[in-house]
Amino acid sequence: MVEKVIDIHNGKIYQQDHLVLFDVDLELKKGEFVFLIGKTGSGKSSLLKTLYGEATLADGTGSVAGFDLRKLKRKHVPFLRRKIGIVFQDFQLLMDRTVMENLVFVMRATGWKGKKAMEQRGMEVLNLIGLGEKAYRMPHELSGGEQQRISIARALINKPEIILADEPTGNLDPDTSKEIMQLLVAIAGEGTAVLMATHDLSLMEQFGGRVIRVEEGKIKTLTTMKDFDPFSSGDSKREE
Ligand SMILES: Nc1ncnc2c1ncn2[C@@H]1O[C@H](COP(=O)(O)OP(=O)(O)OP(=O)(O)O)[C@@H](O)[C@H]1O
Repeated sequence: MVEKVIDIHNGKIYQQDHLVLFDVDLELKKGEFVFLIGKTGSGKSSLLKTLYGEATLADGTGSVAGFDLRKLKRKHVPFLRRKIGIVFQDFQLLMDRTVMENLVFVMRATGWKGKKAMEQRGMEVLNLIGLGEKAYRMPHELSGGEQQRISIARALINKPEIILADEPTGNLDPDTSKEIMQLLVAIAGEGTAVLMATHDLSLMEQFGGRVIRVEEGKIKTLTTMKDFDPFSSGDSKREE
């Protein structure tokens, strides 16, 4: 049996009192790479927030990395977050400390002890993303693409089952976006499921794979890019 790391059925997702998504059915298997698309305001971020415990799943059933979303309490969220790596459009690195200190900060917050062990794991994830030599640089000394790779390294620290990426290439040029995509696809190839929200159709065309569209409060799975009609979704090549 293939292991499902995300398994939601008949869910409803609210932001405050506003019903954003209903009839939410979503399955992701170990090591799968899936694009999440939809117009601005359609609910992509709300869906991702639900998966990492920031918004509530009302109704239906849902599990993420073995956690039951319907029974998830505030106190469980830090444990869920250890199974999920999150990558944002704006990198969200702490600018007043080095790359390694950024990684150590997350490790301390997720229960790691011992400076040596933390620095060793820090170097491991930096070498995985090919930036070991930047460990003691400040974030502002790095390019946007390098900063995003560091944020991916940070997401990998606790060997997550899932990476949730909310428009990770939104601030990057096309070549750098492609490098970030290659990295995320390679991570999926190692067994970590990746769900990536994006407006960048050219990346989907280049890389292919399963595409999920959020539309009119529902989730629709497009099996191949051939099913994709950019004119019906309001998505454009790039929305900057
Ligand atoms: N904290 C909030 N309180 C109330 N409504 C919210 C909140 N956050 C989002 N919404 C509403 O929920 C809907 C979905 O927003 P969401 O941010 O999930 O969309 P999105 O698809 O991620 O958009 P974008 O592509 O612009 O990031 C929108 O109508 C938005 O106004």
